[in-house]
Amino acid sequence: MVVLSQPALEDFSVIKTCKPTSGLFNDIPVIDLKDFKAKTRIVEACEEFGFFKVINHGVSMELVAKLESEAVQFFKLPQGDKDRAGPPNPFGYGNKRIGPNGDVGWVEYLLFGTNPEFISQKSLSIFQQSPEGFRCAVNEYISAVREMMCEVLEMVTDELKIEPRNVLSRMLRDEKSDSFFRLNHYPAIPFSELQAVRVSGRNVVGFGEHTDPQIISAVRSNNTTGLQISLRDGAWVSVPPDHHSFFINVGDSLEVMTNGRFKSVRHRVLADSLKSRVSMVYFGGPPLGEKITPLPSLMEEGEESLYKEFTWCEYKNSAYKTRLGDNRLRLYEKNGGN
Ligand SMILES: C=C1C[C@]23C[C@@]1(O)CC[C@H]2[C@@]12CC[C@H](O)[C@@](C)(C(=O)O1)[C@H]2[C@@H]3C(=O)O
Ligand SMILES: O=C(O)CCC(=O)C(=O)O
Ligand SMILES: [Fe+2]
Repeated sequence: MVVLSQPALEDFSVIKTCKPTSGLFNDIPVIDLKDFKAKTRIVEACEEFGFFKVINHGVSMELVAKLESEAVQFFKLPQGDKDRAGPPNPFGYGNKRIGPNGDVGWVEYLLFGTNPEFISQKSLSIFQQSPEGFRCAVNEYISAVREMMCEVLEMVTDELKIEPRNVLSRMLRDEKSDSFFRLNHYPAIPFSELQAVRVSGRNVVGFGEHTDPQIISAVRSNNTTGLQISLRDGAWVSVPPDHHSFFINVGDSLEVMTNGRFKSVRHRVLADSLKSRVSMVYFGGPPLGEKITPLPSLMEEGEESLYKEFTWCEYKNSAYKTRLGDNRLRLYEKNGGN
């Protein structure tokens, strides 16, 4: 188990809080990737929750532990050293500020691009403190998780009888895939601060509610609670932690590519704990020029796209003008915004 020291709380007051929510939700679909029913169950989970957990995923736990320990070493560095690996625009170290539009959370993080060009050049400053071990662990982890995600996407296309079966996975495998990787550290909250927040009946927000703009994301964390998803009726529920598994989120792009059959899942992280949380998130995205449009072989006769046409580059540019919690897809819905 990973325990990091507590941070200086110089600007704790800027961090958001939210109302308390119910206990652990035990109905999250658990998909055994080696089970013959996996394809059907993944599609059901994407339709019902936009979220599921995968077990028997084939990603080496040794690899995961190695990356977690490298990440912990990085986040333990003096603040000045970490700041030298920032700011995170687009890739690098960030602290409390999330994105370019004023969002904040009780989190520090590293953001990486996943294609070889980004890993070898733009992210170099991140690895200056521990060049080889960290870089290898990040590269190996990304490759293994990308493969697992491609397998999941091919199960989706098989089950939906979409041809060719790599129509989604090829976007993640493409050399120009605009996929991201993120290491998040939610420091433990000092007891006195936690007491003060709890007395006021609130929770500390680590990463505010949002949907991921990409196709699909995979979250793995140390054994800590904090991750919550919003159910279709809007209720927030807590995801029981499981450090051996991956939690998969449907992103906005997959919602569009399935013409709304799958819905991207709103999720958030509460940092309301005396224990620190370390998470690693792979965001599988398409190449910048890719058109994000419903897959033709999925459309019924006469079915019309619910969305206006756009490329990933256009969507990403508009997403980065929004606040974290905004509904970014609304602008592109034919019956939605302008
Ligand atoms: C507030 C923001 C942070 C974000 C870019 C944005 O303007 C809106 C989308 C946010 C998000 C959520 C999922 C991922 O963590 C992320 C890297 C992404 O692709 O979209 C973040 C962006 C970020 O942290 O820069
Ligand atoms: O840290 C987590 O568990 C999830 C973070 C997240 O949703 C994100 O980085 O987009
Ligand atoms: Fe997310």
